[in-house]
Order: sequence, then structure tokens, then C-alpha cells
Amino acid sequence: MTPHADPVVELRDGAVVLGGRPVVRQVDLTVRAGEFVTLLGPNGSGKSTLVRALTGLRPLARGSLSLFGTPMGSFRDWHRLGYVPQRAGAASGVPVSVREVVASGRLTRRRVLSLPSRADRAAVTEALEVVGLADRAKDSVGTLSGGQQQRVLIARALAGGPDLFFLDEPTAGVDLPNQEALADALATLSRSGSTIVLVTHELGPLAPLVDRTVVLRDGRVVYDGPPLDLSDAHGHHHHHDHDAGRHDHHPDVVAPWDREDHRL
Ligand SMILES: Nc1ncnc2c1ncn2[C@@H]1O[C@H](COP(=O)(O)OP(=O)(O)OP(=O)(O)O)[C@@H](O)[C@H]1O
Repeated sequence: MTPHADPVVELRDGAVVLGGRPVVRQVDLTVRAGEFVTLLGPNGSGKSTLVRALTGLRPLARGSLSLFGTPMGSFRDWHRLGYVPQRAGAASGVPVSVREVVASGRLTRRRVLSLPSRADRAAVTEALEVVGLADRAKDSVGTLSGGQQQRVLIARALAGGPDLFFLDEPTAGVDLPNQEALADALATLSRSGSTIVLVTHELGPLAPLVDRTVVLRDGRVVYDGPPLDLSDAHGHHHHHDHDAGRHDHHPDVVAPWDREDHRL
């Protein structure tokens, strides 16, 4: 990531109102090409809503948004965006194979009613390889674990060949081997120059990949800067066996959003 790379996301004074309540307020956020940004913050602080606004899924009540330098109103390059929503199961009850789910990620690339091309098939195979599920391609999604299903959704986003990824808590409820597989897939993407915006409560194996952390509280940005070791500072703790030894941060480190003098 270079500090002067082109902005791929530019939100100015962004606000989202849900059910009459401001959920995202006065957010300025610029993400540059190749950056790996994590969005942190307490439950309900507006992280998912902000990400949905950045993908165009939630309209802004005010402010302006540009993607790849194009104002949202005239943006058409949807294939450049990959979005992995929060807690979405890849299994729908309808028996569908892993490969079919991933292939659906090519739809923004294909012309209406055209058959999958050789390029489509190659992209699906490659995406499955990146997330380490090539050997499960023919299996029904319902037979996979939650963590594997999450990887299927990432492969689906990958298959479209986007260069800007939004992932909403991809590691929530995912066991460590799957978190590591996810971290490998995201590291591959990041090395290839993709821009990544990741919502998470717990970085785990993703921590070394992060360039920058943005912290939300009550819908506002209260920190935007280098990643900090805030593993104890989310206000809710996740105690897993694999966490042992990761809470040895310096006792003076206080979460920036918990410092009274730092509130915006
Ligand atoms: N459709 C909706 N209508 C009204 N309020 C909503 C709606 N969706 C979300 N909210 C509220 O907006 C606030 C922000 O929600 P959001 O899911 O963006 O937060 P979050 O930071 O992603 O939280 P979490 O970590 O729990 O996923 C919450 O208080 C939530 O209850």
C-alpha cells in the first residue's frame, strides 16, 4: 500500500438513518487502493450499516460517496466490488453445490442468459483454490461446517474478480483452522493489490495483514490510524483456548474510544 495510491472509497460527511434513528453520523472515510482496513467498535456502533452504505446497499441520508473516483449515482462497475455479508449462511435448504454457489459470484460479469464461459469456469476454480475448498467443489454446501461455508461465500465474492472487498465479520464463530485459511486467502488477495475493508471483533490470525484501523462508536469515527493491540478493549471478551497468550498487551494501552478526552 502506498500512502498516495488512488482513493477507491471516499465518503464525506456520511450519515445513515434507520427507523428514524441516526445509525451512522458524520463519517469521513477514505480508503486507498491496496489498503487493508479493519472496522472495529462495540456491538451496535454502526459497522455493518456503514459497510452496507459503502457498497450502495443502504442509501445515505446525507453526505457523498465515490467508488473508484466515480460518484455513487453514476457508478456501474459492480463487478469491482466483493461483499461478504455478516452471518450469512451459504446453505439455503435447497441442495446446491459449493461450485454453484461460487459460480453465482460470476453473474455480475456475465451477459444476461449467456452460458458460463471458459473464463467463468476458470475463475470459479481459482477462487475455490484460494480458499482451500477445491476438493469440496461438488459437495452440497449444507454438508460443510460454518467456517467452510464462510469460505464458500468469500470464494463467491472472489470469483467475480473484484479489486475492492468488504467482509463483515468473516471470522465470527469460525474455528481457528478456518480462521487461518481465511487469513491465507485474504493475504493472497492483499498481496495481489486488492483493497480490503473488514469488519471484525477479533482479528486473530488476520492481525498481521492490517494496515489501518477505524473505530466506530455510536455511528461516529472515534479512531482512524495504525492498528493497535486492543484485544481486551472491545467491551466484550471472547475466551477461546487459542486466545491464550494473546492478552499480554501493555497495561497502559487504553482503547481510544474509552478515553474521555478522545471522544469526538
Ligand atoms: N433496519 C434497521 N432498522 C432500525 N435500526 C437498525 C436497523 N438495522 C440496524 N439497526 C440499528 O442500528 C445500529 C447499528 O447496527 P449495525 O448492525 O450497523 O451495528 P454493528 O456495529 O455492525 O453491530 P454488530 O457488531 O452487533 O454487528 C444498531 O443499534 C441496530 O439496532
